[in-house]
Amino acid sequence: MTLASLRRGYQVVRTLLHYGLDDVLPPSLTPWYVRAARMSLFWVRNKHKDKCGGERLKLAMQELGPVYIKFGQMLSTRRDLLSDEWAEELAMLQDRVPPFDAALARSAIEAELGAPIDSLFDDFDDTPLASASISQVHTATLKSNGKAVVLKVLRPNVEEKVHADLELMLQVATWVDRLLGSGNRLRPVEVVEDYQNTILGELNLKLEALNAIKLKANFEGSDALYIPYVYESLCHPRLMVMERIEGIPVSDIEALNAQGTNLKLLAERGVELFFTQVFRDNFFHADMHPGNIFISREHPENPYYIGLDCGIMGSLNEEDKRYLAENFLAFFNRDYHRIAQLYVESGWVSSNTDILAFEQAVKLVCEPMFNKPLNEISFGHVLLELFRTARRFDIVVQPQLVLLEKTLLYIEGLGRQLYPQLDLWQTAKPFLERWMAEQVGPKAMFKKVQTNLPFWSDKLPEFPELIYDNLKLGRKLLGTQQQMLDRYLKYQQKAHKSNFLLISSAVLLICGTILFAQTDTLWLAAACLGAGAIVWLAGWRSRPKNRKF
Ligand SMILES: Nc1ncnc2c1ncn2[C@@H]1O[C@H](COP(=O)(O)OP(=O)(O)OP(=O)(O)O)[C@@H](O)[C@H]1O
Repeated sequence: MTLASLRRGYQVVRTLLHYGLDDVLPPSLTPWYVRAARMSLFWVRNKHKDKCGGERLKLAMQELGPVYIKFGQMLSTRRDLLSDEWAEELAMLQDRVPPFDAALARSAIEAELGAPIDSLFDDFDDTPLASASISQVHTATLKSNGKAVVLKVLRPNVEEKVHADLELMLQVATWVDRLLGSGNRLRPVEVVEDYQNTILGELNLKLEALNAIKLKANFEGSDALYIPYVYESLCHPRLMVMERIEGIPVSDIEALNAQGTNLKLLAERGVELFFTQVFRDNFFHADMHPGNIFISREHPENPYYIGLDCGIMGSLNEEDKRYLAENFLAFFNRDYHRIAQLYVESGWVSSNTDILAFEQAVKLVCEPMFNKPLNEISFGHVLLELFRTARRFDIVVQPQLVLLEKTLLYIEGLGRQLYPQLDLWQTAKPFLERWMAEQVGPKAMFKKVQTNLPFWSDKLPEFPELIYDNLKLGRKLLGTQQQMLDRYLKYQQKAHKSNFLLISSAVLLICGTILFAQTDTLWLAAACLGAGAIVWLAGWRSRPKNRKF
């Protein structure tokens, strides 16, 4: 551990103590030596006794900066680990921070472009349009085409700060992992590593630009989502230049109502967008908080979304996707047994789980949902409640699904805000059923054959040779197997013989010892002991030596 991480570690602990977060630790984690170290190294008192634990953690993370803010946001989706109160507080973490000096922004932009701003842009505005913990956004006009653009530039030295914090987090996670032992299923190192991949992606604006280009291509011609045009040649790791969009922030319901936006259609399109990105494209925007989503001002009766900030994108493997879709469908059909089965099949809970007990627990979570009015049912919470239930049954934490949960919660919150009567089930179910049919039906089989056709036509001429080689190999293998079997049988015979001799020698030696105690049978005792020794020697020498077959 470097001196810088030690110093940062000290600062982090000080901030946590300042918010009295040591009070919430169970006494088993604060033995006398920890309390003594706290008293002698950190002279801080909890100055926020009036606030609840979740709020104190939120404030501490806000003070600690971008890495902790985003980590807190991610943790807020882990209701399988945190209580509702803590998760809700963490979900409120905001990373709006005071802007940094425009002169610094200008020099950072020019360093990336390798040219003065004025040579490429007109009307560069020194007052930022927005300023977040990782970057700052300025407006300008592109000289070459006269179009309005925004320049998103990273904060000075943000990479060093993020890397130092991540190093420390990983170190702590490794300690926690060791402390919890090999059997723990929380996998803190994996959680931090997963988070690390996410936040490091945000630090590279070139990557964000490429993500935006890919997402835009996936939704070309769509009437549901618009992604601003990215000027790829002007994008660099610390700078991104893109079309400036004019839209209404999705959280501004008043403005949306004022222009007569069709909110029902908009909410339904939100759900459709989520499922299309996850299931059709396997490339989903995983940072869909309201600050990143705007609504078109054009044709409000047929509104579309405008998506910004493609720094965090998610994808699931084929198995997870299939499992997830089946899980949702089983839930729609109230097939709790299937849900329980799916958890075991996908390896989320151990195969030793009592399926019937788990099914009952799942039923307890899901059934009350169906008795509620639709606008009170939360899709995301059902999933989270299922995770929490599964935790009692030894759940394995699935980092790849954390992003998805977070996205689902955002989408749902959004849909509910736009159109509270939104019938999530009716909107999502046909989509999922269609997707499942495409995955398992004859159409899916035909598609798979079609996809693999070039591969097979390429390999076909090699078939006769391959068959001949395999037959030869098979014959050789058969011979080898026969030899192995023979060797194994010989080994067993030897082992039996040796065991028989050793046991017999033991019997003879015991008898000899007993006879030795009676003076009139001394010659018999000597004979038994002698025979025992000879038989033992024979047994020992005849034992099989080579265990390799
Ligand atoms: N193309 C654009 N057109 C107009 N405004 C934009 C554009 N891109 C970004 N903004 C404005 O800048 C704000 C911050 O942008 P963005 O979300 O990309 O930054 P960020 O640093 O990644 O923030 P966060 O991580 O908190 O989402 C947006 O909420 C929006 O108001």
